[in-house]
Amino acid sequence: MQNGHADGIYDGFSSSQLFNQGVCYTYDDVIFHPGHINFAANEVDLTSNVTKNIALRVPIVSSPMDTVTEAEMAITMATLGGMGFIHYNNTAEEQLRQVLKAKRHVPGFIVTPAVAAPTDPVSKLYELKNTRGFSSVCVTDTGDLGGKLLGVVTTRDIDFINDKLTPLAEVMTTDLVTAPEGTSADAAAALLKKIKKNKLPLVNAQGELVGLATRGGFKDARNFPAPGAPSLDGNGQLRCGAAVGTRDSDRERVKMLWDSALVDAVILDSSQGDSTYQVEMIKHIKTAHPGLEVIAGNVVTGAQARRLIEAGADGLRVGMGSGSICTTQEVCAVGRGQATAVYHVARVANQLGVPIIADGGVQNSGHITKALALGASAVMCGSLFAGTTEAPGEYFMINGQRVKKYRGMGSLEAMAKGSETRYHSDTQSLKIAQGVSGAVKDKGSIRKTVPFLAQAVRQGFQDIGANSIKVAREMLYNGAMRMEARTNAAQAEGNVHDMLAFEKRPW
Ligand SMILES: NC(=O)C1=CN([C@@H]2O[C@H](COP(=O)(O)OP(=O)(O)OC[C@H]3O[C@@H](n4cnc5c(N)ncnc54)[C@H](O)[C@@H]3O)[C@@H](O)[C@H]2O)C=CC1
Ligand SMILES: O=c1[nH]c(=O)c2[nH+]cn([C@@H]3O[C@H](COP(=O)(O)O)[C@@H](O)[C@H]3O)c2[nH]1
Ligand SMILES: [K+]
Repeated sequence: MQNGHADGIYDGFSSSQLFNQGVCYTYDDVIFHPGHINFAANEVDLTSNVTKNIALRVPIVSSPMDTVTEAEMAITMATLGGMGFIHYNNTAEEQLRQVLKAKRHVPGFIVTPAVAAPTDPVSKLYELKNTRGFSSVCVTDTGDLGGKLLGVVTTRDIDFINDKLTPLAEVMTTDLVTAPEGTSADAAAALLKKIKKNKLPLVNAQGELVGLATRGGFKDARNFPAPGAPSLDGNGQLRCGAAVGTRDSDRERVKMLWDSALVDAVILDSSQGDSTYQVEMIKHIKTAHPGLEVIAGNVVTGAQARRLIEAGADGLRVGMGSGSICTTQEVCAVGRGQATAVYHVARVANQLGVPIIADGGVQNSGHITKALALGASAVMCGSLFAGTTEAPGEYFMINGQRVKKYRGMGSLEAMAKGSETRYHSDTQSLKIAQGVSGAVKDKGSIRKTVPFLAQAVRQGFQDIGANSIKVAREMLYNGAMRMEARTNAAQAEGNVHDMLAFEKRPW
C-alpha cells in the first residue's frame, strides 16, 4: 500500500474520512502526506478536461470577469495551454467581437496591434507610445484591424515633423513588405530576419490587415518560458469560452456566439446555479446547439451538481463565496469552504462523468494542486490573473505602487455597468452587493506566471506520488491519498516564520 500504512496502522485520513465530519475546510486547512516517487516532476501529465469534450494541457482557466478576461487574456491563456472565458458585462456584439478576436488569433503574432486611420494626426503615435509603449502604428482605411492596409508609421517617420496635427497619411511608408494571411509564426519570424525590418503586416486577399508580426515580439518571446502546444479547437483555432446569463436575451447571445464564432463553451454565470433558470437554459442550449459545451453553476453540493448534470451540463463550476472579492457568505449566509465543496461536488460529478472547475480562492500553486488532487479537473482564477499585462484596464498608481483595478461581478460598481440587462428588468429593485471593488498589484505577464504555476503543480503531484490527474483521482477515491486538517499553529509553521527580513519570490 502507498503512504505508509502497510503495517495496518493508518496514518492520516482518507479523503472520505476527512471531509465527512461536519466541518468545512478550505485549501489552507488541508495538507497531503507525501507518497512514493518513482517518476520525474517533468513527467507528470496535467492534461485534464474542463468540460466533457474539451481537454487542456494546462488545466487552468481565467474567470469571466470584466477586470480579468477579454480577448488578450483569452488568447494568452489558450496560447499557454489553458483557456479563458470572456465576461458578459457588455453587449452581445462587444462580447462576440472579443470571442472572434481570440478565435482568429494566430499564436506568435501581436495580440493587439496598434492601428490608426490615415486622417489621424501624428500625435496619435506619441499617445500610443506613452500609453502602450508602441513605436509604430499600422494605417488602415477604417483605422481598425480588418481595414485595408495603407501604410505603416514608425517614430523614425515623425522625428522631424513639428506640426503634430499632420495627418498620418502624409508621413506613412507605403512601400511595404507584407505576408499573406495564413503565414505561420515561424515563417514570419524567418522573413523578418531576412528582410531586416521590424514589422511584418499580414494581409488577406483583399489587402486587409489581419495581423502583425514584429521583431520585438519574437525577441520578447525568448524571455519567457517556451509555451508548449496551445489549446486548439478542431479547426486549429485557439479555444475560447464565454459567460452568459439565463434570461431570454441570453438565448440570442448564445446563438450569436455559436453561429458567428464557434465559441467552445459557455458558462452559465451565477452564484447559485441550482435554479430552474439554469435547468431550462441548459436544456435549451443542448437542444438548439448540440455541439456547444455548457458549463453550469456555481454549485457547492452534490445535490446541486446532480440536478444540473441531469439537465445536461457538460461541466460544473464550483465555489460560493470563496473568491477574493466575494462577500456572498457574509451577505447571504450561504456557501461552503472551498476544499470541502470541491471534494463533495467532484465525488458526485466524477461518478457521472462530468468534470468540475474549482472556482475562486486560488492564491498560489499549492491551492491549484489541492483543488486538482481533491477531484477538480481544472481551476478558475480571478485575482491571480488580475493586475497582469493581459488583464483589461490601464495601470495606475496607489501609494507608489503600480496597480490595476479588480472587482467582483456582484459589486455595486460592476452591477452598475451591466445592470440594464441583468438587474434592471428584474423584480428585485433593491441591489445588494455580493462583492467588492478595488485594485491589485502589477503582476507582469501571465506568460511567465502560468508556466511556473503548472511546473509547481507537477512538483506537488510528484510529492503526492501521482504522475497524472487520473492516477491522483484513483488514489483519492481508493484511500491511498492520505491527508489531514492543519491547526492554525500547523499552518503558521507551514508558512515562513521567525525571519527578521526575507523576500518571498515563488519563481
Ligand atoms: N461564485 C460566487 O461565489 C459568486 C459569484 N458571483 C458573481 O457575480 C455575478 C452575479 O451573480 P448573481 O447575482 O448570482 O447573478 P444572477 O444573474 O444569477 O442572479 C441575479 C438575480 O437574478 C435572478 N435570476 C437569475 N436568472 C434569472 C432568470 N432567468 N429570470 C429571472 N431571474 C433570474 C437570480 O435568482 C438572482 O436573484 C456573476 O458573475 C457571479 O459569477 C456573485 C456572488 C457569488
Ligand atoms: O461573491 C462573489 N461576488 C462577486 O462579486 C464575484 N465576482 C466574481 N466572483 C467569483 O469569484 C471568482 C474569482 O475568485 P478569485 O479572485 O479568488 O480567483 C470568480 O470566478 C467568481 O466565481 C464573485 N463572488
Ligand atoms: K470571500
